[in-house]
Amino acid sequence: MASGTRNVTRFWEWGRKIVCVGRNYADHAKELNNAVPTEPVLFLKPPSAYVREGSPILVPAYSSNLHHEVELGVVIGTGGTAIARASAMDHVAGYALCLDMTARDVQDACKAKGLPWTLAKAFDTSCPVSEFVPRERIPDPGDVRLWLRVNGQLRQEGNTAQMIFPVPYLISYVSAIMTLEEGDLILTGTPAGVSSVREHDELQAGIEDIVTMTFRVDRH
Ligand SMILES: CC(=O)CC(=O)C(=O)O
Ligand SMILES: [Mg+2]
Repeated sequence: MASGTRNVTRFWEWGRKIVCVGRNYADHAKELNNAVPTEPVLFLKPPSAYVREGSPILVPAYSSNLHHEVELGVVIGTGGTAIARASAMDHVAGYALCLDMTARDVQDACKAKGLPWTLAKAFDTSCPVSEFVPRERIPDPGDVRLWLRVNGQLRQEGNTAQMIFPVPYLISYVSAIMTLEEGDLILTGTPAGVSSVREHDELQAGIEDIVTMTFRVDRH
């Protein structure tokens, strides 16, 4: 797992890119009145978006509607360009539970103006991540349950079997556009149930009971 002096189990320290897939669950696309896509919708977060348990998720000062999106993250082990779907899983080192924190009011405004989603999706602490989960612990990333509670209340529950574009397809698709490198993370989209969080809320999420994490929300 180690590469030089770095260890991919601490991928968030590598400064690698975070590639996010949007609208990959039909029930989530519909809840936001978005069309169900015929090819993956992609956007990026910078490595400064990472936040780890013990530090708070910060509501951007310019947003009054911060949403949680629970997602399966795929950690790339072996990089590649134009990776074939058939060999895509050979490039996976493991997984992480991720939140794609989204300033929904800002995203709506960007959409209305035809602007990119950077302000809504790429701010500091917009990508809370769990511990690294070795690939052996998730033999089929196309069949795991994701869940998220806010202050103890279940808000999101979905199975990765509902993904429109499964993990091997995404690895192949993304790597044909931008080279994937060791330590990159792909966020694979969120199931339905996204909702607002506020200062002092507590978010708990899990990939089944394989990995769980807890974060508090704070304001800048
Ligand atoms: C509408 C979105 O924010 C798309 C997205 O991130 C998703 O997971 O779906
Ligand atoms: Mg998302």
